[in-house]
Amino acid sequence: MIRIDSVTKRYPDGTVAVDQLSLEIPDRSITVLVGPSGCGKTTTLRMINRMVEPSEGTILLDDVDIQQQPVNTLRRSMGYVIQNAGLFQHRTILDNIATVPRMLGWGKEKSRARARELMERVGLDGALAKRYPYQLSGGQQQRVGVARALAADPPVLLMDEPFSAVDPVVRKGLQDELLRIQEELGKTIVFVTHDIDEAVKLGTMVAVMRTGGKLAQFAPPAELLTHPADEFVEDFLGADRGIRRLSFFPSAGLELLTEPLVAVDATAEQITAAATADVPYLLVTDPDGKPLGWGEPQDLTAGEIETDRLLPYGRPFVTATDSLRAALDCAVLSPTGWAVAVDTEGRATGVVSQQTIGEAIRGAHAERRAHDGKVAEAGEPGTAGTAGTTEKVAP
Ligand SMILES: Nc1ncnc2c1ncn2[C@@H]1O[C@H](COP(=O)(O)OP(=O)(O)OP(=O)(O)O)[C@@H](O)[C@H]1O
Repeated sequence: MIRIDSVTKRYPDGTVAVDQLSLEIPDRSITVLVGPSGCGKTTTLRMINRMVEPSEGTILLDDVDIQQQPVNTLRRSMGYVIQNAGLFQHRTILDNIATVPRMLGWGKEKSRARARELMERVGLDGALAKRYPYQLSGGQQQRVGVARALAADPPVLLMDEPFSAVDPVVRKGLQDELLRIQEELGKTIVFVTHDIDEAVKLGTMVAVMRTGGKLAQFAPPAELLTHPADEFVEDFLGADRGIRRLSFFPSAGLELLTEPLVAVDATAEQITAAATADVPYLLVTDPDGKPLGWGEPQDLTAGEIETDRLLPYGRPFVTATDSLRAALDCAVLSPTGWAVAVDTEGRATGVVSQQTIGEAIRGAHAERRAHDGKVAEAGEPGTAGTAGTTEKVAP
């Protein structure tokens, strides 16, 4: 665990970048520092590896004051990833990743073998090993940056806006990859961003900082979205925090209707039977059970439904992994107003209306309030709103 205890950083020109900051950064999870430009995120991160020394206060790593450790030993235990990756332009990708093991005195072959292993781990094609950084895309370079930081297997990873310079699609890929790697490796990650969506997606804990280097709130993302500490945090979270909060409610409990599902070769009886369900459209599926599109019962030809006349079904949601937010999004985008649920193989498992999803949302909120009430009654300090729905589901 990293404990930041009443830390202040005053730069020589008098700027107070961080003001009396206290944070307990839990082990083996991702803690995100988020806030507007200039609020002291980078300064805080750099104080953890002593690139910047605090003016006041202490930082403890596993209960040991980091000032007690030689700087080099400390930095060896901390991988560091920055925006634009900061790669050595004159070294190949493989040698970039092998940098720290080489510095630690590992042999060339062992270091390169480790670098190859890391390339695979961060999703880089081994064929890129001999290229130079300028021959890679921005997203690929960021992956190299992450691989390089992980090369000596440090317990702590410090990441300063590592994905800010890439486009939103690549960025999403890098975020997903980081979550996957974290699941495998269980590092203690401190991640700086100014993007609240990134913070909510990646953080187990999120520290919202305000200008002047003060902590505004430190909480798991679901609690942040439910109980912002004040107006500043509320504004910073943005107008759609209600919708975003739905990312923390699983869609697994939604009541799905299976009657309106008909196979593409359905008989007249099957179509008639399906049409008795209280749904204006039927969902036609292929022989594997995968959705093809929506059709009104009277337009469907028994025996061989004409698939090119069907309405598109939009994007389905996966009940096993997706959230209520994803289900709602599917229903809103669907031309029929009904969302299509699928299993992990993409086979339709049922359909659900906007109304049913709305009821599930109300139910989830009520359950949450009841839970918060119970926690408050039990007098558990600081835990109100943290349990129950803090598990991440796909947004
Ligand atoms: N070396 C320095 N000397 C003087 N002031 C500094 C120095 N480095 C940073 N600052 C100031 O300290 C404050 C905090 O800077 P810091 O880089 O930590 O913020 P940040 O939240 O990471 O910002 P951004 O999101 O824009 O990167 C800013 O007002 C900045 O101008």
